[in-house]
Amino acid sequence: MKEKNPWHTPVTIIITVIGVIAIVALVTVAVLQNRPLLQKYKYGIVLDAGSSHTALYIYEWPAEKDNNTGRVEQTHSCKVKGPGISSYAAAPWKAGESLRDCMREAKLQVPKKRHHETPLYLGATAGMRLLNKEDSSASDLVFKAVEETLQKSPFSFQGARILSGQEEGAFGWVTVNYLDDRLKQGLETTGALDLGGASTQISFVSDNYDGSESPSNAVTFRLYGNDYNLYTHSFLCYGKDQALRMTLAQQTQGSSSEISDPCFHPGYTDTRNYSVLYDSPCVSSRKPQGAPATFIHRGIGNFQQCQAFVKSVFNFTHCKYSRCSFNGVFQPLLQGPFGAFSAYYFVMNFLNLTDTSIHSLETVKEKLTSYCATPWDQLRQRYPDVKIKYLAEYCFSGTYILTLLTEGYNFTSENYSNIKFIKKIKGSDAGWTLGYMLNLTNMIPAEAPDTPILPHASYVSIVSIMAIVIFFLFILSLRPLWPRCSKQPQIV
Ligand SMILES: Nc1ccn([C@@H]2O[C@H](COP(=O)(O)OP(=O)(O)O)[C@@H](O)[C@H]2O)c(=O)n1
Ligand SMILES: [Ca+2]
Repeated sequence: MKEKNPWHTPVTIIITVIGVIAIVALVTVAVLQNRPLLQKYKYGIVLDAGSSHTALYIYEWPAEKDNNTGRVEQTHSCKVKGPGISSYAAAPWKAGESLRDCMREAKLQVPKKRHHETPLYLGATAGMRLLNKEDSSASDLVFKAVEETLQKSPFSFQGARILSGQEEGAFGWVTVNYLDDRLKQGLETTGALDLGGASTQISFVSDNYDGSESPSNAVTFRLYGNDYNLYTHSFLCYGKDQALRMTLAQQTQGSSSEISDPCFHPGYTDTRNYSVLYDSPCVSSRKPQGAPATFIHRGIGNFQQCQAFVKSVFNFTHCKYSRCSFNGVFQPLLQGPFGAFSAYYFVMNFLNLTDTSIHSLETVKEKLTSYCATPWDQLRQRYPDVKIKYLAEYCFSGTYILTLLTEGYNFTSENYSNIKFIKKIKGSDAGWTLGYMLNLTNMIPAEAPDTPILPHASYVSIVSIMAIVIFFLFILSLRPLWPRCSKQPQIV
């Protein structure tokens, strides 16, 4: 007679099958219940109405996880054709009109069923700050025109306004640190350097700054359970386009009909209009009396002389604080790494100087010396596709950036390599827009979100192992019911 296998009794077979099915079902449920639902996204749109141009950015994030950091990404951007909205002061309706193409693009980019719940913001920066200063009713009319266009869109328009310099600086800092995942992890933060056409911002956290000295430069944040005392300052008129005006104003004080400008290339000449040059609050008070209508702007390409003119637009004479950058503005000791974006990037990228680990401050000076001295016709041939206005100004812009960083903000040969010239971080543009939207949509919580004690994978493993152990203990507990197997020798 064959020995009977105790596992082959109907009771144990049924129990085993039920047990196996139960374990498989348990593990499947554990794995599936945490799988993200069919990804649904939410969207937000921000228009950056800068002094030189307007850009539209579309952001996207998973609908279920609004509060998780590092999840909001830029999915699309659109550059508005034409100049910045502040240039439409004489024909405000054109400012509204100019946004139409990008708004049409946005309608195609955001799924239709999300249109009505997608917030839409417009933030204007230094160009509108200057227009508002110069002619506030013209600035109001420009806003009215853009608001009319944006209200007609299917999105949830949340308003158009001028950002303060502080907001512009602080939100640029939030963007950089959010995209780098530094806020949620409580890591050392990166400072933000933003160079626009009409203003420039510097923002960083310094151990030596708690906001008590010069409180107007302080912005405090509580983000993910960490407190930050941010130092920030925006210098109106120190964007690169207004700084160029100020440097040219410096050279045209004699109201001459011709200037030889070391910041432009040898062989470059252009006729400029005095009234156009001085048509900005950054220089208007200095317009020389009895100047002719135009002057000839001739380049002589000399970096050192150019830097001397650039330096003269900074004022270093008075400082009522423990330390200052320039124009009597307080600035604590520089600290940590910095990300420099917008025009910092465009200019340094053109000059092939973005990698500060290879290009020291000394190399930058050498490069600018030879670049500024390059004859204009040679450059035109070398860069036939670069817009003439941009090409003509890179010598000035490079010299201005170097001077602003070293003389203005006190970067030295030692800490210059702490600066990284960046355009994008993980696919999203560096700039104030993302930080602005995160703030207005309350997407960065003040306190750290509760995280599960165990990661999901460990949770599934432990539940599975426990289930198997319990199942076998159960089978063992049924031992008394097992049929006895005969140990006696079989007698035939
Ligand atoms: N491809 C580009 C785009 C912009 N830019 C410059 O970047 C600056 C952008 O300033 P902006 O329009 O944001 O002006 P703000 O309102 O920020 O002062 C302007 O000086 C542009 O000329 C550039 O150099 N290259
Ligand atoms: Ca800007």
